[in-house]
Amino acid sequence: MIIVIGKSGQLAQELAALDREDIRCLGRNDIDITDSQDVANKLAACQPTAVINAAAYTAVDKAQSDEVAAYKLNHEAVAVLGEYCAAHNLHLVHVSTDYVFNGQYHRPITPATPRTPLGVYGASKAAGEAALEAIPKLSFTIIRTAWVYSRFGHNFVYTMLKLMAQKPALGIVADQIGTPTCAAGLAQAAVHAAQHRISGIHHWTDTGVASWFDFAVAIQRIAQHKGLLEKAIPIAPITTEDFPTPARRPAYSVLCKASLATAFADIPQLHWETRLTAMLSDITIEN
Ligand SMILES: NC(=O)C1=CN([C@@H]2O[C@H](COP(=O)(O)OP(=O)(O)OC[C@H]3O[C@@H](n4cnc5c(N)ncnc54)[C@H](OP(=O)(O)O)[C@@H]3O)[C@@H](O)[C@H]2O)C=CC1
Ligand SMILES: Cc1cn([C@H]2C[C@H](O)[C@@H](COP(=O)(O)OP(=O)(O)O[C@H]3O[C@@H](C)C(=O)[C@@H](O)[C@H]3O)O2)c(=O)[nH]c1=O
Repeated sequence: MIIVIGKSGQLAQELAALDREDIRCLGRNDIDITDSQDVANKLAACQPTAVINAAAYTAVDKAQSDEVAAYKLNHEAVAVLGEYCAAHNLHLVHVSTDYVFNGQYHRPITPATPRTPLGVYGASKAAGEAALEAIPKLSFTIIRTAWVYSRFGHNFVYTMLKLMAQKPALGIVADQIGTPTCAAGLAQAAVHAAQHRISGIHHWTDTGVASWFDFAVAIQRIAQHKGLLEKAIPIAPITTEDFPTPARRPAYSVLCKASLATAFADIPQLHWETRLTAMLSDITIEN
């Protein structure tokens, strides 16, 4: 049995949608991962072989003024899960982010690159990674991913579809570069890591590179083609300075996926636009 921590999130719902008998998702009403006694009680009752942590504080801007809550979930709770898994020889798959890096790179970032977060969300996720690395005898995979969207939950794709239906025009930052990643593929990678007890830090994103502007343009083009949008609106490429946000975001956070060729060879790696097309084929928009 693989226990997934998180239930209503994008990744957790994609894991549930795999419809496997050996996966069970626990939401915050089922388990309090900030409480080591509750973790011990609830996980002992499930007798898992592995745990996938799909829960996180993911509100990047809100985290800037909600630091305690971000660290509680992204750092302290991760350490609690790690300690329990180490004590019971369970493999822990933990998911982390490209926002642990400051974006000052010019080529895909390798897993061993030192963590240099810019904001509270990235720093709290970096602290969670470091906590796992410090636990003796813990069998763990850290899967760093980026720019995640899914047919489930809240994400950039749904935000864009909503704005494109409501606004006469949009400006989207074109100087932040990364890789959009569908949670459906990430879910497959997480299960693979859990089953095979893949060790260390690995980078999983879909393939290819885009700016948020490129991503938005593709969303509009494909969504209009699929009949999800009635008309196309003008989308202008803007700079980070043109769109001020509480949290700074990395300018370049393309992740190097070289380690996937051996550790995750069985899991299909698809271009982000292929995955986006599949996701947009799978959804309907309610007006
Ligand atoms: N979204 C993105 O763009 C990216 C995400 N990631 C990482 O991927 C992982 C999955 O992200 P994603 O699926 O998008 O996350 P979501 O924001 O969609 O979901 C977050 C999950 O965290 C759980 N959660 C939130 N607060 C609490 C709490 N106080 N106690 C317990 N559980 C809580 C929710 O649980 P519940 O079901 O109980 O409501 C929910 O399932 C995270 O580790 C994230 O950092 C990495 C890169 C990009
Ligand atoms: C809505 C909007 C956003 N933007 C910009 C702001 C920002 O630079 C970029 C993306 O905005 P978002 O706030 O949706 O994305 P953000 O929350 O920064 O996404 C991140 O989430 C966390 C959880 C991660 O781990 C990261 O990998 C990444 O996916 O788009 C515009 O330029 N115009 C707009 O109209």
